[in-house]
Amino acid sequence: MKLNIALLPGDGIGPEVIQQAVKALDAIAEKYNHEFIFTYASIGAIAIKEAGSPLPDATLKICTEADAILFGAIGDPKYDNNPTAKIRPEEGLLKLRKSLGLFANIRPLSIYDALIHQSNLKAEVIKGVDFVIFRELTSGIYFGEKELSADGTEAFDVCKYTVEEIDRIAHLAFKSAQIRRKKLTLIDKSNVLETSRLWRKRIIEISKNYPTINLDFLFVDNAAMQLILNPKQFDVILTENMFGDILSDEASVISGSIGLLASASIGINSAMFEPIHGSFPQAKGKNIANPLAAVLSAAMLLDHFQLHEEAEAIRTAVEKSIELNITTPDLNSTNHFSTTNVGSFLSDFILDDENTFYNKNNIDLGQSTII
Ligand SMILES: NC(=O)C1=CN([C@@H]2O[C@H](COP(=O)(O)OP(=O)(O)OC[C@H]3O[C@@H](n4cnc5c(N)ncnc54)[C@H](O)[C@@H]3O)[C@@H](O)[C@H]2O)C=CC1
Ligand SMILES: CC(C)CC(=O)C(=O)O
Ligand SMILES: [Mg+2]
Repeated sequence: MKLNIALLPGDGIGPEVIQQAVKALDAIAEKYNHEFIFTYASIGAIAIKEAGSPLPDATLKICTEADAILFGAIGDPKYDNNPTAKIRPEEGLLKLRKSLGLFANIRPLSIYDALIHQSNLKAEVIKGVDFVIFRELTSGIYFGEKELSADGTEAFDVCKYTVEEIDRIAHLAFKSAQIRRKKLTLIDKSNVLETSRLWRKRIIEISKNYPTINLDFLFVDNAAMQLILNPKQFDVILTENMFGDILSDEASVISGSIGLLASASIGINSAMFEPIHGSFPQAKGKNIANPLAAVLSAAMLLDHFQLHEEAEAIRTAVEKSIELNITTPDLNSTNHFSTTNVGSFLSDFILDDENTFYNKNNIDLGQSTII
């Protein structure tokens, strides 16, 4: 298959993790005889610096014309520490999602057996956890009207949802539940928010089309607690934009690291694949960031084009790297491997050349090794 893939590495660790995802995709192309054509484009703080805009027109054009987009991360302390900045890297990502109509952000989470005892949570609480978060991505408070008063003493952000915006992601989430464990949990704050009451009303209505699905509801404050107390209760989680953003970072702790969580952002005509983490500026240039979220996002890209065997080859390589402790410091306190080491292991493994990696790097897996 020939695929035109727009690559948006972005800021901070974005370029480092995207480089590893590209290595994995190149290995897949070689092994399975596909042609993946990559076109780089800038977004975020780097794009502000180079082109004066966090989403230059040229980038949007490349994304519109591509079959799929692989995105790294955006954000820079220069802007994070300046609340009065007029132009911000994050606007690039938000505008891209909105322009391409990427309304559903799908964030799966499962547990690697080899990491169970490294989690901050008890093994019996997390063993077997397997759920997916459907986060609405192009509406809600991140996209509502916002303003700071002229005298700088008052500000507001409006949270607004339409029935159409709720319905389209709800159908995707119910369909996912149908092929999973048939449970869907709507997370909202309908005891307080009008938008949440609209969500609840619509979901109850839509659920009539999906009679085999066991539907339940949680208020977001309780959900934040339940994710840590009993994460096994979840199968498909459906929620609005900001709740999904916050809860998925919290949920990543269950897996062992946010550096493991991939996502797919799906629209009618476009699809973008992105790790859930940010630009982790403290790690920029240190070659320590976990590339697995970006690599697993590339696997979700392959799934999107029905290249399931290829996606599975990436996931198997990831599982093997974790099993062998060939992981970055966030997952492992003894064997510290670099971002590029992990990426090289994955591509070698995909090409059936596991031993090449050990020999090339003179690695004795029986010892603590710092590269
Ligand atoms: N999708 C995106 O591009 C996102 C961008 N951001 C932006 O990123 C910048 C930093 O934001 P933070 O709140 O610090 O969130 P962050 O996700 O960049 O980092 C939070 C913490 O998570 C861990 N972490 C993140 N990615 C990791 C990786 N690949 N490997 C190992 N550990 C990892 C680190 O401990 C880090 O301190 C900000 O400018 C923010 O606006 C934040 C979230 C998402
Ligand atoms: C710019 C932010 C909305 C990005 C973010 O935190 C996310 O999408 O998870
Ligand atoms: Mg986030």
